[in-house]
Amino acid sequence: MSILHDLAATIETRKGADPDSSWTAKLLAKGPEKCAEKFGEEAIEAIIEAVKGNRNGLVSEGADVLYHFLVMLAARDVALEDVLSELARRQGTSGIAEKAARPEG
Ligand SMILES: N=c1c2ncn([C@@H]3O[C@H](COP(=O)(O)OP(=O)(O)OP(=O)(O)O)[C@@H](O)[C@H]3O)c2ncn1[C@@H]1O[C@H](COP(=O)(O)O)[C@@H](O)[C@H]1O
Repeated sequence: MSILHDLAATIETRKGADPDSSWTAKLLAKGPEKCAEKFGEEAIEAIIEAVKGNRNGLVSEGADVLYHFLVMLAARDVALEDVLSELARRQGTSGIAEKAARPEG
C-alpha cells in the first residue's frame, strides 16, 4: 500500500463521522461542491509556488493538493484505484515510441 492508498483509506473512514471529530469529516460534511472548491484553492496555491520557483512551498502545497484531491474523489464516491487504473491504461496507449511500434491501421 502506498501513502496515497493509506490516506484514501483514512479519508474513507471519515465519511459520515462526527464533523467535530476531524478536519476531513468536517470538510466532507460540507458536501462535494465544497470539497471541489477546496481542491481548486489548493491547486491555485500550488500554481503560485511553482510560478515563484519556491521549491519548499511547492512541496507543501503539493501535499495539500493530493490530500484535497483524495477528499474530492471520496466526496463523489470515486475510488483512487479508478484514477490509477486510468493512468495505467494511458501508459499503454500513449507515447511516441509505443505509437511508432504499433502496426499501421
Ligand atoms: N493530509 C492532510 C491534510 N492536508 C491539509 N489538511 C487540512 O486542510 C486544511 C487546509 O488548510 P486551509 O488553510 O485551507 O484551512 P482553513 O483555512 O482552516 O479552512 P477554510 O476555512 O478555508 O475552509 C488545514 O486545516 C489542514 O489541517 C489536512 N488534513 C488532514 N490530512 C491527512 O488526513 C488524515 C486525517 O485527518 P483528520 O480527518 O483531520 O483526522 C491526517 O492524518 C492527515 O494524514
